[in-house]
Amino acid sequence: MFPQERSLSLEEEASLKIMHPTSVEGVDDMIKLGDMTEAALLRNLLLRHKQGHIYTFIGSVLVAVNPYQDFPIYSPEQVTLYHSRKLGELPPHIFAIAESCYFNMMRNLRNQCCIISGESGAGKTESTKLILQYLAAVSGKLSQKSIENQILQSNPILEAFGNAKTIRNDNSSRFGKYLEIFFNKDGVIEGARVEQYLLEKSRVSSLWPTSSSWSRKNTRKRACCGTTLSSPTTRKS
Ligand SMILES: Nc1ncnc2c1ncn2[C@@H]1O[C@H](COP(=O)(O)OP(=O)(O)OP(=O)(O)O)[C@@H](O)[C@H]1O
Repeated sequence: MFPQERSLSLEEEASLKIMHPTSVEGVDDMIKLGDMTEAALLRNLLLRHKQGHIYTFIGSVLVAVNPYQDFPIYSPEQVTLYHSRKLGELPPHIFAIAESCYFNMMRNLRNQCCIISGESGAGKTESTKLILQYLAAVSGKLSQKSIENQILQSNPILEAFGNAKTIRNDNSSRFGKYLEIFFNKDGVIEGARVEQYLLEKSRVSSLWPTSSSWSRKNTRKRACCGTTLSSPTTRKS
């Protein structure tokens, strides 16, 4: 017997249940799981992560596990693959969510909202950029202008002003962002608006021991860009 092993009492043994086959093999949509427990959900994500699958559906919700390494799954070919495909037709992917928003907007001519949540370092900012990348690529095929590129290129500038290194994330957003993208009836991006809120103001005046202020990177970027953009401001609630 290994040191960490121990035998179960008869009572404990009686409380054990046989794992459902879906939990053993893993599923790409957790609605299909036979055991709907927290342990089963986490095991499924772990199993898929070990197989190199970072995305898993729960119906129309996508769970992303941050791989902390570059996966070759965001190429223009992947954009083409997911374009005009229904949610669930192809393996779980952030592009499937972006396509679903785009498709529903075009079909119903109604605004769509995509909520990205998670703890610090979970990959929210990267996921936002990937959705933008997808929408820009799809819209760019129909567009004569280069607004899509301008929107994508505004990201590093905003990050320079509002991101900083923390113990959890080397490029942590220290302010919230509400991003609106405006399309015309042909599905072409016409503009975008970023609303920022809750800037971590304490970081402007003091340097935290285990993290960085954004000023140095900021100054360099400001000098390069020659812009008159100002730091995000906080709002009084
Ligand atoms: N899909 C991904 N593929 C590869 N690496 C990723 C992916 N998503 C996130 N990462 C890595 O994780 C890091 C942290 O991600 P990100 O900044 O998006 O987290 P966050 O949830 O926005 O954090 P915070 O709330 O602190 O701003 C990124 O800098 C990147 O290195």
